[in-house]
Amino acid sequence: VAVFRRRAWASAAVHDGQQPIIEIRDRNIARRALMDHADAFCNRPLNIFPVALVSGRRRRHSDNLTSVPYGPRWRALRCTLNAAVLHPSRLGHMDPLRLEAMDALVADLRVRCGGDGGVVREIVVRDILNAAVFPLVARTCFGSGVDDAHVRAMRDLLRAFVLSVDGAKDFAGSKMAKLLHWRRWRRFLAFRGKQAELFLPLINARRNAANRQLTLSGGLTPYLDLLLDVRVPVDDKDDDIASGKALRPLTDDELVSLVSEFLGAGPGTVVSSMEWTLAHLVLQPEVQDNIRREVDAVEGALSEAHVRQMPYMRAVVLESLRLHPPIPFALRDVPDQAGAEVVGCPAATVTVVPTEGARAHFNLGEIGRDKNAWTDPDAFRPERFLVGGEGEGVGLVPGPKEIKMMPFGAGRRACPGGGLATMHVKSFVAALVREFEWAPPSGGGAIDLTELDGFFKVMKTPLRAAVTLRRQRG
Ligand code: HEM
Repeated sequence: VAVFRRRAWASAAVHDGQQPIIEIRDRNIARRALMDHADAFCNRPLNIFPVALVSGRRRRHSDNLTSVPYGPRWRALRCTLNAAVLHPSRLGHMDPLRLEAMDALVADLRVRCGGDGGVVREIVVRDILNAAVFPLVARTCFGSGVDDAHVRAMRDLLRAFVLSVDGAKDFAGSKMAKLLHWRRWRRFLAFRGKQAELFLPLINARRNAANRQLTLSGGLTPYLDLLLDVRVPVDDKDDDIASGKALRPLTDDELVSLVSEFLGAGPGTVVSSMEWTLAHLVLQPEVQDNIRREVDAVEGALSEAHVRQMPYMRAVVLESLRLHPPIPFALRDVPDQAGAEVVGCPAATVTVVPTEGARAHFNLGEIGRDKNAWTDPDAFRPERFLVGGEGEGVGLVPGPKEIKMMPFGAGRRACPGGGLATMHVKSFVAALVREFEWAPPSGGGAIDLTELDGFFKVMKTPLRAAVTLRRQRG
């Protein structure tokens, strides 16, 4: 990647051999593009990596929500996802599934601690979180009947896929690079086939099941069932929907893409966010104590309704997302020179927008650490999100007036999963802090907050912690 242009006021353009990339680190430019010019910035680049790959080669019939162009098909898919689990009114319906997963995680850690006051001297936190969160998301997608062996196979496949995406970044952009690294490229493309091999039999089993209308505990319909029932416009033009004609079911390719997206987007981001949050709790025991005060006030199960009433916990998770957004960039297609100027590259400096357009990369980490928006922006201070703090009123997705952080992106293509994701993070952290004390590993070793920018922004050195089982209260 050759540096094309770099400007002090936070915008830079680089070139990957195919398209200029304009990187935006300025929150005001981000607001101008994603809010004021929302119509121009509502698509992701067509040829980007990994979208083109995730959605397969015959793109028109293998899009997922991330890659589909803005329009009626996008709307139909987004409504389907919302109807499945994401709508705020449905978050409470997830309680039985989520509580089951949290109880299993707590029970496992209790055994490892070996009784009240017992300690596990060192545990790799990411491993235990992955093992707890992935099955929860898989069941939300396929229904509670999906067996453990399939869940493990999905987890292994998606983990390998994410690793290979990270490894493939270097050659993703240009055709020449793909030729040079053709072996890795071919191995990478093979994932598509493996996903189809694993998911299609499960999809078909669900399609043919006599009792498909059976909901998950809590009354939720599995995401896959809704995908099997949805009808999308054939030509993706607005009048198709209006006239109520020319609708079709999703193709097998689309189903595989959408299911892979759900299993890929959910657990990886949620686990990354939980790990960052716990790292800060290990480093700042006083923050842990503050959460514990809120959590200990709850009698019985940590339901969504209880967790929603915890302002300090909310502040902790927002602060963690501000500092460490698990997805490093929001990507947009910049169709022409006018678009480039909106994101801060005047014609005098960027005479480069070719017919195939340019790409905008909104740097979510830098946008959340703007010193003009936050005092001491690199410090972990949840209090800033409490009443009276500088972050009071900041939500998961920014409104039209101002962007102070955007870990879930912004504008029309902002993440629809923020409510569900933060509910998972808050609930799991609440359960883990209620039952255990979290400290640096007893064998020594510092907590390293270095970030690794890959598919997800994870801790470069996975968090290791010592875990002590709290004594039973009352
Ligand atoms: C902490 C957890 C998560 C984070 C930080 C996160 C972040 C993001 C970001 C930054 C984007 C791009 C937004 C943009 O381009 O403006 C995105 C898009 C998306 N996310 Fe998430 N996400 C999370 C969890 C989830 C979950 C749990 C789901 C699904 C259940 C999900 C589904 C999606 C989808 C489908 C899109 C594409 C939306 C569209 O193009 O219309 N995400 N997410």
